[in-house]
Amino acid sequence: MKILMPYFKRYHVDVSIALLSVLVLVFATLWQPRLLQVVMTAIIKNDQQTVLREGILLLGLAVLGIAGGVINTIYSARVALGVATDLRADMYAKIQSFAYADVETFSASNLVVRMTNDINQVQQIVMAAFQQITRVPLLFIGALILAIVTMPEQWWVILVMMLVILLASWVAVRRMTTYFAETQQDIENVNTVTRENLMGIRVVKSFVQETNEISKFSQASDQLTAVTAKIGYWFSILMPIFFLTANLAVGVAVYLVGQNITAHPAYLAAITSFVAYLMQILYAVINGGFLMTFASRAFISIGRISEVLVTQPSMTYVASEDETPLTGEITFDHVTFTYPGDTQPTLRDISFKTTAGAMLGIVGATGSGKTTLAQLIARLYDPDSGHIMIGGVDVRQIPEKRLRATVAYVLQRSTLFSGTIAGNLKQVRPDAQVSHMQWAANVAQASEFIERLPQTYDAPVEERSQNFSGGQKQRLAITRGIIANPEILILDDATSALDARSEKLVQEAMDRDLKSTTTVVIAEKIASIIRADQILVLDAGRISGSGTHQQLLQSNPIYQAIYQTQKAREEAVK
Ligand SMILES: Nc1ncnc2c1ncn2[C@@H]1O[C@H](COP(=O)(O)OP(=O)(O)OP(=O)(O)O)[C@@H](O)[C@H]1O
Repeated sequence: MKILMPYFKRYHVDVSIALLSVLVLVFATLWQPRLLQVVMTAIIKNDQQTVLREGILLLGLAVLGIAGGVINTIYSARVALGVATDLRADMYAKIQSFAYADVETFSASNLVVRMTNDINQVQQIVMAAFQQITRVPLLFIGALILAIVTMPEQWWVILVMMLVILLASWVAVRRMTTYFAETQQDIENVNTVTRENLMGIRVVKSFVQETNEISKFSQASDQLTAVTAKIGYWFSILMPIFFLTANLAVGVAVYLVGQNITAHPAYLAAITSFVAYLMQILYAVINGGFLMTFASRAFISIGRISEVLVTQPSMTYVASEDETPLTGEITFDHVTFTYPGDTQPTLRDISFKTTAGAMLGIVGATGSGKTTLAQLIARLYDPDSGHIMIGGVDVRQIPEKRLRATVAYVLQRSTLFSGTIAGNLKQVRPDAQVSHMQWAANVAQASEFIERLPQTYDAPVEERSQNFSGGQKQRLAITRGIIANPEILILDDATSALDARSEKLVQEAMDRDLKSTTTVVIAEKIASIIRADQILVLDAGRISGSGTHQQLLQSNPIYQAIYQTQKAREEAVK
C-alpha cells in the first residue's frame, strides 16, 4: 500500500474532495431515519406544522446525500484513473530500463498481466476505497449508536445480528483470499497459452495441432473457471446469510415492539427508524466485506506491481551522453558466462581478439553457445568472469547509447515494429533520409522489393511484420542493422532465409560499403563464413579452434567434420 502513497499525493485535491463529500453523504444517510421518526411522530400527533417543516428538511437532506454521492463518485474515479495511469506509465518506463535478463526472469506474458490486469485491480480498489473506506466505518458506528439511542432495550438484537454476519464473513473472506491468488496465476496461464498459440499459429496449422491447442487452452481456461466459480460460490452463500440474518433481526425487533405499540403509538415511529438503522448497519458490513475481499485481491496485485517497480535493473550503464562510436575491435579475455538460474556455464574461458573491420565467423553445433557469445558482445548479459572489450574499452564502462551506436545486432528472427519501413529504420537512425535508406537497402539486397512496393519506404509494416516473407523480413532487419553504419555488425543466422546468390550479394555489398565495420557472422553454413578473417569453432561452450577456413580445415577435427557433412550434403543434392 505504501507504494501508492506518492501517487495519492499527486491527486491530493481530488482525494480531499472525495473524502469530504463522503462525510456529507454519511451525515445525510444517518440523519434521514432520525428525521423520518420526527415526521412520523408528528403525523401520529396530527401536528401538521412539524410534518411540513421536518418533511422539507428531510427532502433537503436527501438531495444533499445525492449530491455528496455524485461528487464522491466523480472524484473517486478521478483519483483511481489518475493513479492507474501513472502506475502504468511508471511500470512501463521501469520495464524499459530492465536488462534483457530481467525481462526473461519475469517473462513477457507475466509482465503483460501485471501491466493490465493487476493495474485494473488497483484502479478498482482505489475507486472503491475512496467511495467506501471512510463511509463504511462511519456509517457502521453512526448507525449502531443511533439504533441503540432509538431503541436502547433492543441492543442485544443488533449484537446477535452482528456476530452471525461477522462470523460468516470471516470464514468466507479467508477462503476467498487464497482463491484470488490462484485466479491471478490462472489468468497468467491462459495468457501464456494464448500468446504461444497465436505467435506460433503457422506451426499449429501446419502440424494440424488445433485439437491439441484447444485442449491445452481448455485446461488452462477450465482451471480459471473452476477457481472463479469457487469465489462465486462463496459470494452466493454469503449474501443470503446476510439478508436472512438482518430480516430475522428486523422480525424479532418488530415482534418485541409490536406488543406495546397500542399503548405507545410513538414506538411505531421509533421502530421504523430502528429498522432503517439496522439496514444501514447491514449495508456497512456488506460493503466492508466487499471492500476486504476486493482489497485482499488488490493487495496481491499491488504486491506484483511493486515487485516490478522495486526491481533494480540487473545491469547498469555508466552515466554519460557520449554517443561517439568506438572502433570495432573486439576482445574476449577469459570470459565465462552462466545464464541466470542455470548451474552450469554456457560459455567457458573464451578468449579471442578481432581487429577493427575484420570479419569474424562463428560456427559450432546447435547449442554450442554461438548466440550466447554474440549476446555478450552486445552486452545483453554480463559475464560471470573475464572481460569483454570493444575498441579497447571494457563493455561495462561504455555508456548505453555509445554501445548501441557501436554495435548493431541482427537476429535470425528480428522483430520489426508495426508502422512503416521508414519508421523502423528511423528507430535506429532518427535523421535517416531516403538516400540513407536506399544505401542500406541496397547493401541488404532489400531495395529491389521495397522499391516495387506502391509506397516504397512508407509501405506499412503490419503487426509482427506478417505482410513480408521470411527472406524479406531478414533483408529489412539487415537494412535496419546497417543504416546507422555501425562499427560492429552481428549477423546471428540473419541470412538463413536468403538464397545462396542473395547471401553472396549481401556479403559483396558489405565488403564494398562497410569496409571499416567488423562483421560477426554466425551461420550454419560454412559457405557463409568461408571468407572470414578469423573463424571460431565452438564446442559445448568452449573454443575448440580458431583460424581461417584453410587453417581450420588442416587443424580442427570439429570444423573438418562440419565441412565434410555439408559438402557431402551439397553433392548429394547435385
Ligand atoms: N535465455 C536462456 N536461459 C537459459 N539457457 C539458455 C538461454 N538461451 C540459451 N540457453 C542455453 O545455452 C546453450 C547455448 O545456447 P545458444 O543459443 O547460445 O546456442 P547456439 O550455438 O546459438 O545454438 P543454435 O545454433 O541452435 O542457435 C543452450 O544449451 C541453451 O539451452
